[in-house]
Order: sequence, then C-alpha cells, then structure tokens
Amino acid sequence: MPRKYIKKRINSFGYAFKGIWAAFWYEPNMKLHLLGAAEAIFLGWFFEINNAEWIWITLAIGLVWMAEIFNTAVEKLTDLVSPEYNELAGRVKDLAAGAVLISAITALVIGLLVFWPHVEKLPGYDELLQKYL
Ligand SMILES: Nc1ncnc2c1ncn2[C@@H]1O[C@H](COP(=O)(O)OP(=O)(O)OP(=O)(O)O)[C@@H](O)[C@H]1O
Repeated sequence: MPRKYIKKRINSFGYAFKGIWAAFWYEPNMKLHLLGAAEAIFLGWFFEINNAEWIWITLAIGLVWMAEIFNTAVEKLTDLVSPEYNELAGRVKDLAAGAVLISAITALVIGLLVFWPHVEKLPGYDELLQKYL
C-alpha cells in the first residue's frame, strides 16, 4: 500500500478523534451523556451482567453518543448557513433534536429491560414492594 494512502487514513482517524474530543469538551449535553454511560457501566459492574447484556448496554451508549454528535454537527452547520431566524433552519434543528430524543428513549428502554430483572433479585426487593404497594 502506498505510504501516502496510509498517512491519509491515519490523518482521517486523527480528525475523527478531534471531533469526538471537541464534542465531549465543548458540548454540555455530551457531558450528560458521558455521565449516563458511566452510570450504566457502574450498574453493569454492580449487577455482574453477562456478555449479551453488555452488548446491549454498549449499543445503547454508542447510539446516544452518535445521535448527539450528529445533532451537534447539524446545529453548527445550521448556525453557519442560517445565523438569522429561518423557519426551515428551526425545523432542521428540531428534527436533529428529535433523533437524539428517540435514541435516548431507546437507551432508557434497553436499560430497563437489562437492569430490571437484576433489581428484582436484590435482597429485600419483595419486602419493599409489599411495604409501598
Ligand atoms: N436559525 C433559527 N431559525 C429558527 N429557529 C431556530 C433557529 N435556531 C434555533 N431555532 C429554534 O430553537 C431551538 C433551539 O435551538 P438551539 O440551536 O439553541 O439548540 P439548543 O436546544 O440550545 O441546543 P443545545 O442545547 O443542544 O446546544 C431549535 O430546535 C429551533 O426550534
């Protein structure tokens, strides 16, 4: 393989990592998603979830991060193209935000499906249920 080609591919990775770093550094929402991921990983460790369950958690985290980064990119591009008020620009941003919301709801459902059976097995769960329900 030509050296120039390899160098270009390595550069592309560098730009992509720069984008990921910028998203986590500058975007408050990404910090929240990072916190959400940390919580899910902590729960996964606490409940000693199996490989299949880790796959779902990994997919859920990746889905939300990916959607948020795309949303940020769309927002920036929209601000660049249409800094003034524009109905279409607003709709574009709403659509991108909608995609993030769908990813977050999906991740929440995955989290409940994965963790709820483990929560039910916690000692004292039945007593707690009887006391409050
Ligand atoms: N140029 C614009 N023209 C019309 N409406 C806009 C425009 N910019 C933003 N909006 C409206 O305001 C909403 C919020 O846009 P904004 O860019 O402030 O995103 P945000 O919710 O603050 O994003 P974040 O918090 O993720 O940075 C949009 O979803 C859209 O409805």
